[in-house]
Amino acid sequence: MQELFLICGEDDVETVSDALMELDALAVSVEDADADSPSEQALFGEPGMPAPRGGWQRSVVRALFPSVAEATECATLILSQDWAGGVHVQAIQAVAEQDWVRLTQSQFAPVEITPEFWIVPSWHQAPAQAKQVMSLDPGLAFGTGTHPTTRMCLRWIAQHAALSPSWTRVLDYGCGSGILAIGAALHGARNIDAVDIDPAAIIASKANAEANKVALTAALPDAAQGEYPLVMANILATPLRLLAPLLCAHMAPDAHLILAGILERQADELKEAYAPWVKLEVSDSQEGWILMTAKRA
Ligand SMILES: C[S@@+](CC[C@H](N)C(=O)[O-])C[C@H]1O[C@@H](n2cnc3c(N)ncnc32)[C@H](O)[C@@H]1O
Repeated sequence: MQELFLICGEDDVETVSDALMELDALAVSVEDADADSPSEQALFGEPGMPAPRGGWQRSVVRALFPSVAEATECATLILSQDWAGGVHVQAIQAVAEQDWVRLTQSQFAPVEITPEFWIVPSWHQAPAQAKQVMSLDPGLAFGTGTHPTTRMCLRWIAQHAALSPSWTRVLDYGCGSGILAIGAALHGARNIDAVDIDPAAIIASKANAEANKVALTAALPDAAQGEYPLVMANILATPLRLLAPLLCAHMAPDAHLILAGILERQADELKEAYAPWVKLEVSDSQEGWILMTAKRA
């Protein structure tokens, strides 16, 4: 395999990427050409916020081709376009042979939630001390247990399951891989609704639940109906603010609400958004992220 590296400005990124795909590139990816340099710029967005810019000030667009001849021909064609004045070729390089499966797997080790509760990829043995194990492989949907927001929710579930034996219904709002719903099920919860706006998350949650031999319903958000003794949502601060009335309406009397995806500096805005219904408190923090929880009176 050969990789063609093109450098272009923000305005050309989409056109160059589309042109590469049209010219039979096997894969195209875009990176910040100024990454790890003093000119590096953050580029991010959040649902409900203005859309982020289309690309970095300078991007490196990488495209895979089966041969040098095809990569060279593609570069020549792109550079001859009247819009391509600001595009230039940085390199054409052979891609080193690697065991890609092994490389990917090596990035995912078992994750400790509590000394007894672990998330373990299917190609690993569970650690000897693990009494409760969730088998989970990385896939299309968010939630492998490696992100602090997911870990904090799971730790809360593991620590509170013994104290709250009555999770007769659970709502996991924004379920991703289904990891929180499955975590609740492994800790005795029943009648679990795992909902997400992303159809890939619904497919992943069903498959992961089956792999762990637990029962749950995974569906679009409309499937959330009625009141639940446990409502969980690990999304991001802006959607969580907008979802406050809806999530609180699903809380049964005495229900617990657990929210994640919130940065430390966003605690007060979340407290304010939920104040008409519940008193949110910060109950855990990891790597700049916080877990906020509340109990309905
Ligand atoms: C950060 S992931 C969390 C996944 C998993 N629950 C976890 O804790 O690792 C957030 C998920 O929320 C979903 N999501 C985002 N906005 C949503 C909304 N308004 N309603 C339902 N799901 C939403 C996303 O599709 C994504 O799968």
